[in-house]
Amino acid sequence: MRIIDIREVTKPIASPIRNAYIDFSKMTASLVAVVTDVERDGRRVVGYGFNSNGRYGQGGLIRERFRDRILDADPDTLRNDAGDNLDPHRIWAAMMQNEKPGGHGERSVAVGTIDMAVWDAVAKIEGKPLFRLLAERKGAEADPRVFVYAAGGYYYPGKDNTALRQEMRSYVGRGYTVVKMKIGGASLDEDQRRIDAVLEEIGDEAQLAVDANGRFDLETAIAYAKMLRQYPLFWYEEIGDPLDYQLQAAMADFYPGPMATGENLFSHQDARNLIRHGGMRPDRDWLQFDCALSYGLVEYLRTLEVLETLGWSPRRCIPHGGHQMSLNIAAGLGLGGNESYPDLFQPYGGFPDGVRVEDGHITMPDLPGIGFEGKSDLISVMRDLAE
Ligand SMILES: O=C([O-])CC(=O)C(=O)O
Ligand SMILES: [Mg+2]
Repeated sequence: MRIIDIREVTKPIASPIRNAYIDFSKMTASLVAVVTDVERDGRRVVGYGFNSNGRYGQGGLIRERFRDRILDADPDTLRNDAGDNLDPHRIWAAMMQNEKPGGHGERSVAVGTIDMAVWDAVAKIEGKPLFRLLAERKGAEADPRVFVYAAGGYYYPGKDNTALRQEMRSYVGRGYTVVKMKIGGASLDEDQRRIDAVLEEIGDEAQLAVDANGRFDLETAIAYAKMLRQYPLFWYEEIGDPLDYQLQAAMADFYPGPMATGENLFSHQDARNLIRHGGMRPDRDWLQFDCALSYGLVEYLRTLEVLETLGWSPRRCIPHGGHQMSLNIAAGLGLGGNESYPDLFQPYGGFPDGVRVEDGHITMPDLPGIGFEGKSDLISVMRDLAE
């Protein structure tokens, strides 16, 4: 049993949307296939992965460093002790040989993308859904019912508050109970009008979260906090620069409601610094580390360990990224839920065909691996790469 090839293709996921920091007109993602020599049900086992939106495709790094470190390793060193499956932790170690500590963002997306494909292959080789495999390895019970919220509410040319309301209405109509919109890409007054419009639209059918995408300096962050705290928001997200823990910590004096951050932290060390220095409150705040951007699930398991040591429950984690990998982690390891972009970044995001959102939750189908085979538009792009 061995990995015989790793393939990567960089795909556009461009759209005309804009958050407070970037537009997505040139956004790309890497799609990766980890090809094994194993067969299951008459078919070669290929694991697939991709990086989530926000960081760009990683083809250069994957081809120049990480692919060859796996393919050049002695296959014996990449298997588990029983020799009957690949070992994601050993493969991760092979990828990371000769890498210095720190500077995680330089490579964490490339590694995370390959790691996703490795876990997909491992669960397929065991013939199980990844979430069941994760729960089993932890000695816990999987919970296939996962909370999901609808992320959108972007700025884009010609979009007025009527269009924003319609967008949010359509998420509520599709079963979501929490919707998210962008702030910080307009003046405070205009953002407040946008928020008022959305709250009027959704009433008590859903709650609203707002996301500043790291845009605010301390003064602006506080001005927004004073405006936002009069509303019953689900959370106030990524207020200042992701590495400005002092700003984050200062916000607790101005914003008593839940805050969320972490999508732009890329290692367990960065997560630990956020908890040590960012003043995050384990009784109400949310952590959004996204394994696809932060060295994959092997590293996310370390992050969860750090959180536990520091008194944080995995329930406080609702990852960024809207992909099925985090749905599996949520269902298998008891996270608080997962992001979802109902109308964006297709075919990569979303759920297997036929999965519906009901009362803000989905139920994971029992598909081997991450479950990409259950999403027809996605698996056809994946198979073009490797099968
Ligand atoms: O707009 C983005 O970069 C995505 C984002 O922050 C989110 O989904 O929370
Ligand atoms: Mg965000």
